[in-house]
Amino acid sequence: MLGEAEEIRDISHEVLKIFGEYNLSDFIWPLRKLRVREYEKRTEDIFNKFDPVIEKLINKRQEIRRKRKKGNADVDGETLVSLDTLLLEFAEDETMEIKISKDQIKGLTVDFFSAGTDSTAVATDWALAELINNPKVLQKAKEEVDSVVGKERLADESDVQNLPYIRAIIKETFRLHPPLPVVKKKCVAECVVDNYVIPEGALVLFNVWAVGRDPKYWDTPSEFRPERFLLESSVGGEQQAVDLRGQHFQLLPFGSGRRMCPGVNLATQGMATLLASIIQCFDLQVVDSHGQILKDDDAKVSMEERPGLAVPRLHNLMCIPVARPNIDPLKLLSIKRDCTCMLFHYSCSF
Ligand code: HEM
Repeated sequence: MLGEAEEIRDISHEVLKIFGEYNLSDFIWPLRKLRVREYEKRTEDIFNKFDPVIEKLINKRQEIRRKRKKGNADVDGETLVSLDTLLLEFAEDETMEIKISKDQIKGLTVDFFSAGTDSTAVATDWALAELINNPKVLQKAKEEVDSVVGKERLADESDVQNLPYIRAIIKETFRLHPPLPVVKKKCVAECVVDNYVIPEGALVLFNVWAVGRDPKYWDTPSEFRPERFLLESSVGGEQQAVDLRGQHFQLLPFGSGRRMCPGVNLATQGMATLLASIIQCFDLQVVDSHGQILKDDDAKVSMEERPGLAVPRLHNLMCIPVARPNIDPLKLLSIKRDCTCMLFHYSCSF
């Protein structure tokens, strides 16, 4: 979003770590004061690191905008299509009904980084791991991408609407591996659910992970079977109309209601484009910890989880991306610059 990936990524990790931590003092009340002091100190440290970085970025964008308005050609190569630039435009727009301050821009930027980066990366990682462990699904995905996109250009966002199987893979990944496995809501008025009285103000935790694997709602729930989401499928299709927008309570990886995730479109569209590009360009060879290529039944990756705000796989995905026959990823990347960073970044992290 802003082009200063490394620095932001490190700080985002710290934000996510502190968010995702289990604190005994949340459950043992007398310990609360102790924790609050320690927690506040760490929060402040993160703020002191994050704030100057965001401040610098916003100032840089403001400067480019100022120069551009004056017709300065030096900044013609600089990109202005970014989230913070749009927000700056809103902030400077006299006609806007609601005024946005610089602090609010900073807050929104941090929100987007912390809420939008790790979750999407973790979900993509789970999707690739499932594809590696389910070669038949991967083969079908390759066939779909090849027939829709071909080999002369790189898959892009406009292809996603024509890639139903890739979209089904994404839903199936979210069903089994929701990056945020527990969604929480505060009860605003006393109500009764299944004969349980939920008092006003109670914090209600909804286990999205468990519901996604509940045999009451899903056939063969532990199987990775994207076909269950396909309209035309003859081997399933029972969940074909289920989408990710918070209206189907058996699949809520983005939450539901007024505070559901506003990034659902960005995340699913981005993930589908990234997955399609990787599938189009590379065969993934799984390697062990010594770098030895694993073959046939051994070429599987572990699906163990580790804790975090967005729940990642326990082990890093160790793969060698090998260009597929008749595909020249570098040529495709040079044709489609937009996807270059995304694909290249991901490939580098193998
Ligand atoms: C795979 C990717 C993602 C997943 C699984 C995910 C999941 C979630 C969930 C479960 C919530 C809580 C919803 C609720 O309480 O009902 C949430 C909130 C939020 N998400 Fe996402 N998210 C993802 C990507 C993104 C992206 C890309 C952005 C923005 C760039 C984003 C921004 C936010 C924000 C700002 C909130 C807080 C909304 C509020 O409290 O009103 N998320 N997300």
